[in-house]
Amino acid sequence: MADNEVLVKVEGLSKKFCKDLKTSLWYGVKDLFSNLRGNRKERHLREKEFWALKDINFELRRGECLGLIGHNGAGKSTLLKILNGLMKPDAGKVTMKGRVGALIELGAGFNPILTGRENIYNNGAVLGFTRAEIKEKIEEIIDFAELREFIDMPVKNYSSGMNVRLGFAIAAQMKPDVLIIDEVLAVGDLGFILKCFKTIDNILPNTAIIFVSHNMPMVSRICSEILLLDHGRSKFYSNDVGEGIDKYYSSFINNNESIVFDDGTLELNNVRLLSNSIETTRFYWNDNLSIQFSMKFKEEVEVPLFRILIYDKEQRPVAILNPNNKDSKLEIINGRLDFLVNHKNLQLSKGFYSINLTVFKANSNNPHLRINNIAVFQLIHPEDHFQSFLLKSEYQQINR
Ligand SMILES: Nc1ncnc2c1ncn2[C@@H]1O[C@H](COP(=O)(O)OP(=O)(O)OP(=O)(O)O)[C@@H](O)[C@H]1O
Repeated sequence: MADNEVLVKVEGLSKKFCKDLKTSLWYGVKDLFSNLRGNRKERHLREKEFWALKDINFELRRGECLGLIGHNGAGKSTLLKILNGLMKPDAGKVTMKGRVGALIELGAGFNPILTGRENIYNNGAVLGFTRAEIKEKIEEIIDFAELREFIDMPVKNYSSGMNVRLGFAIAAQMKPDVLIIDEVLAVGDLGFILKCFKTIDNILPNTAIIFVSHNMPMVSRICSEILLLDHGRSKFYSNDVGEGIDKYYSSFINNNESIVFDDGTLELNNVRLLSNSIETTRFYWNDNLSIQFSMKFKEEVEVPLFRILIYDKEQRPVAILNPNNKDSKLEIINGRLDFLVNHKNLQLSKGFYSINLTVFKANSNNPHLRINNIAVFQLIHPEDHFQSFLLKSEYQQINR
């Protein structure tokens, strides 16, 4: 078979659901009769119906891995169910070639009262393997899943991680042509996830993989293509995985500041982000960042201490700016304090960031005010890095 052969082709795929069970049942009966009369399935929406998927198109070749991402309810699982033949679309076509292995939802496809070993035979048969072929691979599968001790125990007594280990071991060791992986890997422990990455790297050259996840570092690690779903529609489809991930993150950007603690001493009136004195929320790598604060004090106090933290899009704290001290020479004048915090050569890596502020009482660990999300900014750089910083460096030859 040719290396770049298309194994999955999805054309104009649409699926509608009804928001209300009673109406859904009524439409079901009506559809049954109109189908019997030979009428085509209705392509428009009736009252209370919505498109869970609308006009989805993509192709996947051997050796490619498509990351399917989107918000909760975007339509990812519905698409996987259609690809896996568990659900019929209302319009469009799916063409798949070769053996299809799927790891969808916890323990999907396992019979809970059968043992792990018996389930391996069952699943292998579903994938189209003979008993003899499965027998040849079963030891490898058990070893890969690291479940030898428990392989003759009914699957219903397995933990969720054990279920996934077994499912992944079967799907991977049977070397399917198309492998569909849902969010399930998330329940495996770190050791197992690392093993899965290695296996995916090994089988990918001969497989087309569809990988659904909310874990963007994992998507960026594994995928070569990306499809971003938004309310059932394809919002971005490309082999520029980084761009797709950026679009996904930007749909969650929360510009609303939230006050976590306030003792009423001061009021934050304004926060502006500046790059070389120009107000912006888009910074290029290595730009200078300034944050301008304006605040009003309702009580007479000493200049407080400011702690400014930068968080990444997954809400991990990635950096802290130096707090102010006596040398900062800040002064409250007529109950107002206006100042700039300057940071030269911002070397965070590409992505979206937010800023949290805590104002502490002078010479104390007690806060006056704590506000999350006082500002949000984007850092622009042509390259994607999942490390927090891209530090400027130079290489220099040493001649001996
Ligand atoms: N059988 C069903 N009947 C009616 N609505 C359904 C059905 N299955 C899914 N839906 C709806 O279709 C939409 C898409 O659901 P889907 O499970 O595909 O989302 P998802 O992208 O997988 O979300 P998540 O990230 O939460 O797993 C949701 O609004 C969901 O409520």
